[in-house]
Amino acid sequence: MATGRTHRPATRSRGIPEATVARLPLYLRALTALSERSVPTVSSEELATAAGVNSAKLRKDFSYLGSYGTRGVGYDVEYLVYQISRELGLTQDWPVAIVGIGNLGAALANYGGFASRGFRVAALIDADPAMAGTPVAGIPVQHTDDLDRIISENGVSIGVITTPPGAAQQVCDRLVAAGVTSILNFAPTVLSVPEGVDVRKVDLSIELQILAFHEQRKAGEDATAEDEGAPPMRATPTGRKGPDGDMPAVMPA
Ligand SMILES: NC(=O)c1ccc[n+]([C@@H]2O[C@H](COP(=O)([O-])OP(=O)(O)OC[C@H]3O[C@@H](n4cnc5c(N)ncnc54)[C@H](O)[C@@H]3O)[C@@H](O)[C@H]2O)c1
Repeated sequence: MATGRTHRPATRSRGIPEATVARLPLYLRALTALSERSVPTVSSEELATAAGVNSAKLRKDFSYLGSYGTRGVGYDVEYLVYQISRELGLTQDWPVAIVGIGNLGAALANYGGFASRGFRVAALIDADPAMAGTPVAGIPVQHTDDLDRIISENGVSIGVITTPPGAAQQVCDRLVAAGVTSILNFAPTVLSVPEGVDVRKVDLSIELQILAFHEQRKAGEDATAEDEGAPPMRATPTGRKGPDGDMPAVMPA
């Protein structure tokens, strides 16, 4: 559910549509799994299935990268991993600061999957003076009083907000003033940011609400089918909606 602005046009300057950009991480995840199994090449159909994307869409997406594969052979897995990583800016290290080191902030700090994808947790920041100096995931928590210095010293351009909603806008403003230009917001609030700042919002409760909607609909279909004596309609694996059609877990703010 897009509830804010990302201040980015639907098509980026290099001509790759945002919808394609949103699918690149899905391809990368599937390709990384193939690479770990030392699979050298993959067909568009196999990769599309692994990524949960329609294969025609995949071929179109890869055409924006200038990658067309080889007929009868498919795509070179290692080269595609490199191409997509480069396109997403993952061939460089991105220092990330997490602000609000409670349940969620600490869980994210402890998550090993960021570093392996090029996102290094460089700083943990919290307003609670009692937390200052306490290590979380081996990184000492620093106080918000020092936010400006922490951001600039660590060259942080991506900030993660895991504070209570009431504090999120103020934290966002301070991060932006300190030089942060991309924000991942977990707090259930809509953030206002100046031009040139990207905000993505993660809200698992919205995902659950969407699932609840589908559950309710399925229950309704079952009841109707039973009334009519017909077998209930169920989504088949091939007909299942994937990232092409469903709301992503991370969405524009
Ligand atoms: N997006 C999701 O799916 C999802 C899931 C769970 C929680 N949340 C949200 O994440 C946020 C954190 O949840 P939690 O359970 O970790 O809360 P929590 O109370 O455990 O932690 C919040 C932390 O933020 C700190 N804090 C408060 N004001 C601050 C400020 N101005 N600057 C810096 N730090 C500040 C507190 O000291 C505390 O350590 C909440 O907004 C919650 O609604 C989102």
